[in-house]
Amino acid sequence: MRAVDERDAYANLLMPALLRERRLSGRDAGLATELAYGTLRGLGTYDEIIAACSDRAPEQVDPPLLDAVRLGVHQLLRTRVPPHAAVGTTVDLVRLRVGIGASKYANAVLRKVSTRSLEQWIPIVAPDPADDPVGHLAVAHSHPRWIVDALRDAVGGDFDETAALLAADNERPRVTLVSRPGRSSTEELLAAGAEPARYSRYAAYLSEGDPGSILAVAESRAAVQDEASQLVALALTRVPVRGADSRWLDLCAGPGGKAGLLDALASDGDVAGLPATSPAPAPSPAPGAGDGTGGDGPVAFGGGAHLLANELQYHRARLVRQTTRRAAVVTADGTRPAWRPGVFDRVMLDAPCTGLGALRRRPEARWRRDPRSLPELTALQRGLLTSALEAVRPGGVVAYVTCSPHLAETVAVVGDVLRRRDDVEALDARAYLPEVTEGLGEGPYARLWPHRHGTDAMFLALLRRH
Ligand SMILES: C[S@@+](CC[C@H](N)C(=O)[O-])C[C@H]1O[C@@H](n2cnc3c(N)ncnc32)[C@H](O)[C@@H]1O
Repeated sequence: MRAVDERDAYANLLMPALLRERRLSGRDAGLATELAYGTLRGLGTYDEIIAACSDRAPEQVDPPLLDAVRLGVHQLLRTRVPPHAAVGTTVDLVRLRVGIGASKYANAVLRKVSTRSLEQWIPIVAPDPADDPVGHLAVAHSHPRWIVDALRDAVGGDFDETAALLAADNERPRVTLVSRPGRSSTEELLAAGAEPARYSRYAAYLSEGDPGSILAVAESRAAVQDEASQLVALALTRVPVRGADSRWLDLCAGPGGKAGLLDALASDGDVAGLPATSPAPAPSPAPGAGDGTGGDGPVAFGGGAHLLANELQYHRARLVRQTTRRAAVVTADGTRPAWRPGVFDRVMLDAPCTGLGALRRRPEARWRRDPRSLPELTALQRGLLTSALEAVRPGGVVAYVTCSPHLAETVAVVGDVLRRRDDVEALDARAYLPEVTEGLGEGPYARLWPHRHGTDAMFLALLRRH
């Protein structure tokens, strides 16, 4: 927590290294992770409670002391750690790391906090929902107000659904694995102790243990990957395209999650195939669309394509090299293409975004994101989408994906770019996710959600160039 505060460390990158250094594993590692991540996620709520139990505002408290008290509050209000242990260990920690005077302050604050449950504190410290519903949700679910606003807009304005989404952001996400087609199989992951997944035929859930101890993961034949990321990559490969289908591009590939799956699908094909039933909304028929049936419905790709994976940053491009086997990996600015226009049959644009759909995965991210970065980001997203549409050949398809549901980064970007051209059609993306039978939205775009699907929030537009 100090590293996150002092040097902008990413908790999810730092924690595994710290656990190794301190030789913590199994349940101890699980507890340490839960304490750090849970405290970082919850500190918006905790600081209001600390303010109510202290004669000093949190901003006036020495940061190491404040972090320790937050850790104590988290244990008291959200874990089953007995209150005397939560207070005692926190006070000891403060005495050791900050000083005796500070430990007295920690003791006094935590004793007051421990007099009520979290449910009892919320009405005391959060604004009245009748006067300020957004402010209430922000404090009750520990999110900055601008994110509550953005997420509320993204779910269509409903406060109950916004609350469910915010609550899902505070849950620990389960570990989801992907078996890369032709390299491993879900059977192999299940035999290693994982459980069958809800949607993706390449996914399996790992409820406990270190994913790295699974042989297929250690050998990069499988990997950790959220199910939504798997599904959007699969959806792109399922749109029938007329004629040749051998050149695929991943425009923003680093660190290589989707590229790893696309590379395997490109070469070996969608070996698991489509689910038997296809209850998703029927796409409009397009005669001669090239799937052999004369329709435009989802098809399982047969293999034999080749992926070009592009990434702006060299060190991230190197990571893409580790997740792919056959793909060519290049380092280039996607808005200044290093390839000829109109040559690709399928293009994945997983655009740089605010990441508001993956907040549960990056505990401190919600406090670091700045809404002032949006205009710059959305301009880049527009530029990259224009570039993706230039890169695809007529008849080919582009997937525009963000792990953010923010309207400015999703419908507004796609809408703006489409308004300027008459050669691009938005397909009903839901039709290419037949395994997800509900909750994808009104179309033509598809949206996955933590509170509905148990995945990261992900936006998918499938765009056919004519
Ligand atoms: C959302 S991430 C992609 C995640 C990746 N598809 C995956 O599944 O692992 C966006 C990536 O775009 C890269 N990027 C940012 N600006 C870019 C540009 N102008 N051209 C190409 N890549 C860019 C970032 O460095 C980042 O790695």
